[in-house]
Amino acid sequence: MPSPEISSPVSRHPFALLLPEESDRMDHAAAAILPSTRLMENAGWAVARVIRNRFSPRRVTVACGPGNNGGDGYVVARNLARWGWSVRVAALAAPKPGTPAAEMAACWTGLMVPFTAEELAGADLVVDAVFGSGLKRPVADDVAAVLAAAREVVAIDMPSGVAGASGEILGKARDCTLTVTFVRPRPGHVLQPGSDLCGEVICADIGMPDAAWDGITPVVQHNKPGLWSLPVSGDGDYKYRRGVVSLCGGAEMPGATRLSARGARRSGAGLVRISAGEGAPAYRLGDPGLIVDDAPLSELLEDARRKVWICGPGLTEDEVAATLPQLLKADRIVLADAGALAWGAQDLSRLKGVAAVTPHIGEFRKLFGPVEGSRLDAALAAAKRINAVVVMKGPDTIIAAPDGRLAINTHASSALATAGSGDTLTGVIAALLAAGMDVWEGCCAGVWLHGEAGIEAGKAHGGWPLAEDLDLPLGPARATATRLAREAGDKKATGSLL
Ligand SMILES: NC(=O)C1=CN([C@@H]2O[C@H](COP(=O)(O)OP(=O)(O)OC[C@H]3O[C@@H](n4cnc5c(N)ncnc54)[C@H](O)[C@@H]3O)[C@@H](O)[C@H]2O)[C@@H](O)CC1
Ligand SMILES: [K+]
Repeated sequence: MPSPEISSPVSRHPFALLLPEESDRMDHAAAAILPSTRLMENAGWAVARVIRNRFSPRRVTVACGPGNNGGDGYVVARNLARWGWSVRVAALAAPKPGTPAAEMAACWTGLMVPFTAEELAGADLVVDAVFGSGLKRPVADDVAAVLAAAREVVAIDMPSGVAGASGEILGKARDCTLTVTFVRPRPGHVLQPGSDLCGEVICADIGMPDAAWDGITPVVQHNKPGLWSLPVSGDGDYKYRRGVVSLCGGAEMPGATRLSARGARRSGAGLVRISAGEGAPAYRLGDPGLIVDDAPLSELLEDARRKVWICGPGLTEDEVAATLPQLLKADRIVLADAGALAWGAQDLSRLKGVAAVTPHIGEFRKLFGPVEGSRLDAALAAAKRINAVVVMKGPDTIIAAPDGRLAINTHASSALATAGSGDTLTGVIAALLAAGMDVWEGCCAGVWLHGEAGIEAGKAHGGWPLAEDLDLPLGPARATATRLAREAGDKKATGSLL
């Protein structure tokens, strides 16, 4: 067999996380352009090459399933054997005659061993080519037990048992040292719990023809600078152009509101004002650059420049009830969080008209009910239900828009798992919306900036920053995002993969 030629196609949809059905459609489109085994040869060769680069020669058993994932496995086995490695194949089932996988199986002339726990346990390294994106139902216990016996595993495309579309575990799946996927990663590589089992994820270029992208508009994106661009600041800036963020401040819990205000101020808002009513004296003791209003909200809403409002952090449900309806009636861009979510959970129609909600998973369940199955699907259904962007916060944050756009953010740190961190995020997003960003893009950008600030604050504070420490790194985070977005644009223009 000749070594495959890996071309470098013009990079389309560089941030896409391909759903299995999108990847299937691309495969079908490619089959009309290339010989049917070409991509399988390229995929198997790419995996073998990664293994050769990462491991010294050792005893390898390739566990092959009946589909194309198994077909890739036979190619891996052939290439490793060609390079002098000791390789065996353990087939769960033979591929269907006449398929490309059957053709690849026929090219394997090396040792076949039974698909048993003993055989896999006897290898130094197991290549999991049992199920990939074609996983349709839970992996049977006996199959999972065989894979569980392996000492170390490299997965082709997905660890068997991890759903590519959602990261859910179907049946059982085991942890891998690395996972080599193709063309673009899948949501399952970045969404927990599946992402925890993938190990390092390497996405190989297998020479997918550019034309195979025609008609594919990937639904899910990996949240990175370049997916969105931050508003550009310049010499002609003044505070109202940079944007005004207003917050409803409660009388009992000023801390949360102040953290949101800081997040907004450090993220470029030109002016940040708190509508504090009777609570005004407490806020006036805080940051001098924060404007504190004690006039009635109805009066403050006469100022049309105050378009973007945060309602919820630091508010009791009664305080939300006294403010949120007024903001919505005045047609403001409202970010609802914390207390506003608790109030909205009693009657979802109370949130009708908000631009975005930012619940963590517990708040999400209270608002929209239990999450069964894919969290991506749940977030999207919720966004459509309330016609607002939903930011489902967590270690892997999902940002869903009612028009169907979905992004997954993994740029975060466990340093963000501290009280008050979410209040800062709301402020960051509000500043970006006040500067004129689209709501979904502003939420994506805000989540990334907040993640970057958390990573940097973690480094600066020995891994244990406070929510109060997140605001200072927000300025540098913005500069980093701007640089990375520019670099992403350059790479796209030159056609290289990101
Ligand atoms: N564009 C790409 O990404 C490419 C993908 N290729 C490979 O093609 C794979 C997808 O191939 P297929 O669609 O054939 O899917 P798979 O090979 O993942 O599995 C499909 C087979 O497994 C069976 N099956 C599914 N779940 C099962 C379960 N729980 N228990 C028992 N049997 C089960 C199905 O009935 C079917 O026979 C990818 O994962 C990748 O490895 C490459 O060959 C070429 C390019
Ligand atoms: K696999």
